[in-house]
Amino acid sequence: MSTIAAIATPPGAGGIAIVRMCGPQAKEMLARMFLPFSPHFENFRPWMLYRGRILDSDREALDDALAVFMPGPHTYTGEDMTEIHCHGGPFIVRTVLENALRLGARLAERGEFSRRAFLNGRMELSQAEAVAEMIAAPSREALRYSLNRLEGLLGRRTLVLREKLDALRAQVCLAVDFPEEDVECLAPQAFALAVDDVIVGVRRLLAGQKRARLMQHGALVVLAGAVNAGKSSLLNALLGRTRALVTEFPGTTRDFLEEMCEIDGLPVCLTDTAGLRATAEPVESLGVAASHQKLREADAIVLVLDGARLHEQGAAAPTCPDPAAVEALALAGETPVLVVWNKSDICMPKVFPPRWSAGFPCRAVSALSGEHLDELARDLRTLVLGDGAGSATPDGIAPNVRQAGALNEALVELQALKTDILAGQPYDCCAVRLDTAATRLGDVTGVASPAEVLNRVFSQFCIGK
Ligand SMILES: Nc1nc2c(c(=O)[nH]1)N(C=O)[C@@H](CNc1ccc(C(=O)N[C@@H](CCC(=O)O)C(=O)O)cc1)CN2
Ligand SMILES: Nc1nc2c(ncn2[C@@H]2O[C@H](COP(=O)(O)OP(=O)(O)OP(=O)(O)O)[C@@H](O)[C@H]2O)c(=O)[nH]1
Ligand SMILES: [Mg+2]
Repeated sequence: MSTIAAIATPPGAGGIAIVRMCGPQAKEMLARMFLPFSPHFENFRPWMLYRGRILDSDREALDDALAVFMPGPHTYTGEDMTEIHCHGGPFIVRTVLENALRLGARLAERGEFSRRAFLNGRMELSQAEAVAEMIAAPSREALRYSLNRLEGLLGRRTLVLREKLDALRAQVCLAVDFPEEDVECLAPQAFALAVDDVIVGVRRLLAGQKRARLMQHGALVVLAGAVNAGKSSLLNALLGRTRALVTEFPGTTRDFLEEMCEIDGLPVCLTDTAGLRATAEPVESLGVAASHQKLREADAIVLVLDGARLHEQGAAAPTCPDPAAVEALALAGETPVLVVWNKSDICMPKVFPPRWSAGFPCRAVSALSGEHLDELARDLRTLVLGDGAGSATPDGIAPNVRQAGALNEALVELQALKTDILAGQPYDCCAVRLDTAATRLGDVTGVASPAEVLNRVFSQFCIGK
């Protein structure tokens, strides 16, 4: 087993940086480049932080630093680990790492520390993934889901479901081997009920998936509508700073523009788009095509209406008088839409919400004066999260995209299994589906995941993690 080394802290200058080593030579390597200050120092006591000099290859002092030795198997990776906490200058850190490499360490690959932790049985796959998710978490709620995964809550829940399938499998084996005692072993009705119980369990785990995804990766919210409606003004107002150009000339925004922000506690990728109108101008056409694409990708659409232009006929008309709005609604499909009547500071419609907007939530705001923007933010949160907008998943347990994929595959298999049982299919056929479902559940924790799955998971990590 090789000894690996990496810088665990981000690149660039910082107060302190950490170089970590892991493997059988980790302690030896540290000892060769660390000169303790204390005259009483004999050897590294586990988990004790020592101060000393870091020496470079010709034993010249390089830094005044702290170092620690953590003996396996009770460490993050399960192997011997050491760390040097040095001053966070890029030159110092790089030289410390180079010294470790010169002493025989190999530069760690992305996620290799966590991969070792997984391979050494210190954590299962959903826990290892949680490490990277903790680091990426953009909101308090996302962090809660990740920490619960890191602590193995999701893994344990799926394990319980897998064990139920294993128990069923044992009973099916009995039924196959001793067919004359079939009824006593496992009546089809009881079998189907037991499968149903697991189906319910899998569904419960999947319930929080959408919300967890939105909290972890942010919702794509697209501002769309006619030219000059005030989309860019609204983007600036919601961001609280001037990010997009605003002019009185229609067609100011040509390309879409994305900014991450938090709207009422929800991480959002807010997207300003080129105004929708028929145009022969080639550059503007490309911009409008990009707006169409964004409308198709959106998690939620804010349809911005130009109050100043629409107020004459706009609100009382039976059908939408704004062709850009009609176009946006056609592209929206199933995506939730919030209709925003902008420029309420100068033009409030007599009828509000407009007659034709039935079915869509509506809000009149002014991007210019800021009136009703707080309400707009709350509307948006509700729009994106749907019914459960107020509360997180009750137990804080939710799968990530990969885990949800595996759970969904298990679900499909279990539903087919239930149909087969009730249709009187022989038990040896059922056993195959049971196995497949159990394997898919096992993918959540990676019990038997092939190397390519592990490669995909760990390649998304940072170096040094
Ligand atoms: N400096 C530093 N900070 C860090 C880490 C690290 O490796 N180094 N971590 C990691 O990347 C995280 C902490 N994660 C850890 C996970 C498991 C164990 C561990 O297995 N500890 C042993 C022994 C504990 C003891 O003796 O008190 C155990 O729990 O069995 C330690 C840290 C976050 N902060
Ligand atoms: N009175 C008033 N004027 C506004 C408001 N919002 C935007 N405007 C004005 O409307 C004009 C167009 O605003 P923009 O934000 O550039 O509109 P847009 O929808 O991004 O336009 P395009 O990029 O051309 O599609 C500018 O002159 C803004 O100052 C508002 O709430 N009240
Ligand atoms: Mg604009």
